[in-house]
Amino acid sequence: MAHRRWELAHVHPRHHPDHAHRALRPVDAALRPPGAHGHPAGGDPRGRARGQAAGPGQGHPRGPPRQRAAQGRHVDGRHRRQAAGVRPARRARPAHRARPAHRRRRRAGAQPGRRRRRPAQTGRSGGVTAVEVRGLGKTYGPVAAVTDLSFDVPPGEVTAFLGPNGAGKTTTMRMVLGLVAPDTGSATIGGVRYAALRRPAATVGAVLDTSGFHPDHTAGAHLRVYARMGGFPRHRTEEVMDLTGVTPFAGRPTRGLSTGMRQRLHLATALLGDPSVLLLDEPANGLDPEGNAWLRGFLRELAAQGRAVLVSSHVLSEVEQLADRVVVIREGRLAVAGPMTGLYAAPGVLIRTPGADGLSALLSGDGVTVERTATDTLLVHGLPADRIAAEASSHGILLHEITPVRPTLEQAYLDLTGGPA
Ligand SMILES: Nc1ncnc2c1ncn2[C@@H]1O[C@H](COP(=O)(O)OP(=O)(O)OP(=O)(O)O)[C@@H](O)[C@H]1O
Repeated sequence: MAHRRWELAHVHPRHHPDHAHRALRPVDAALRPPGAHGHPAGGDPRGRARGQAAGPGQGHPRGPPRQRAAQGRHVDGRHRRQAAGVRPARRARPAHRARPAHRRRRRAGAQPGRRRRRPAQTGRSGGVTAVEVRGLGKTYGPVAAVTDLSFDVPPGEVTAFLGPNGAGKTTTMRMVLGLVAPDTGSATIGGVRYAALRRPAATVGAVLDTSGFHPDHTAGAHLRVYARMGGFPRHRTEEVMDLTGVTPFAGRPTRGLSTGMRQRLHLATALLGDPSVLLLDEPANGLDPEGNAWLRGFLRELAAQGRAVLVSSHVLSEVEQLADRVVVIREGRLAVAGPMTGLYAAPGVLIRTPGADGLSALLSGDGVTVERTATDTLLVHGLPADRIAAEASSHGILLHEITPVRPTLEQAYLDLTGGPA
């Protein structure tokens, strides 16, 4: 059995059985270049910490992969040759190992310049669904974290991912990113599993936590390292810093950054590869009201550019202003998924009148429902306020109040989940 070296990797305490902050993972996995085996941070998916962003990853890199490999840390000659950019020469096939006839035929019939078609990988072209979750399930011992979960995150829209604490939102996102292996079902991005994406860092950007920075790196250095690891041009670092408001604190070590600054830096890191899909776990955490307003506008703009944006949040008032669609889960199961407007009960009209009996009899029927909420108060569905006012006036019924009412997202959410977000 090959001898493996191990190093400490950061793991979110909640996700580690003994609540330690660090766990072992093999060094050879940690040294893989970004994008290798579909994982931008270059790590084994099961070894990646919760919170390490996909896209250009959020580990603790110790230099560009080629340089690290060239330092001779990989033991066999093949790795050293690859590190130096040298491809091994092809040896002639010995006669006794001649290529089988069917493979010779396939080669001879191959048309030069034609490649096998790969499925679409992003949602930005042709309006294909960006993220599809189908029958996803994950159990941790006795805990069913996610059960038979299916939903879509379409391109060009912001989809809010809601659910009470422990409902399974982060586990779902981690399964989409290939960080956790599902027990059942699948999650695909443009029809392809994350691990099979050709350019994962340029396809999906994710922020799952606000930890995971090297404490001695400045914000700018952090981004430059990840840009280099992802193979992105250096100017991209400046661009994402400007886009996300990191520029003013680019020179500060990450250990001194506030939660809001960390959020911005994570977002900047996730955007390095200009991804078509963004998965953001509570990105508004720690942002001040001004930062929140900025984030809403920014995410809406990213969606308007054709990206698929999935955002989990507990702040329903913000979600209400941000999202086009909503996915609500409860105890790992889907409660509802669809356009935001579909979540609300139909708007109604609240009426206060001393003639409640007469008005109720007058309006009821023909698709109009009238609910008596107090002696002098009615809630009417199915008729606009001006029509109600006209009917009351023509029958001499006095109105003390007439107010259109729209149920809040919070009420709809509480009805669905039986508790606060
Ligand atoms: N690595 C793990 N080992 C054991 N249990 C886990 C692990 N990860 C998640 N769980 C459990 O799975 C369930 C779902 O957790 P998850 O973090 O996905 O919920 P969440 O909706 O993101 O919650 P929150 O809103 O509090 O962040 C919880 O009961 C949690 O304790």
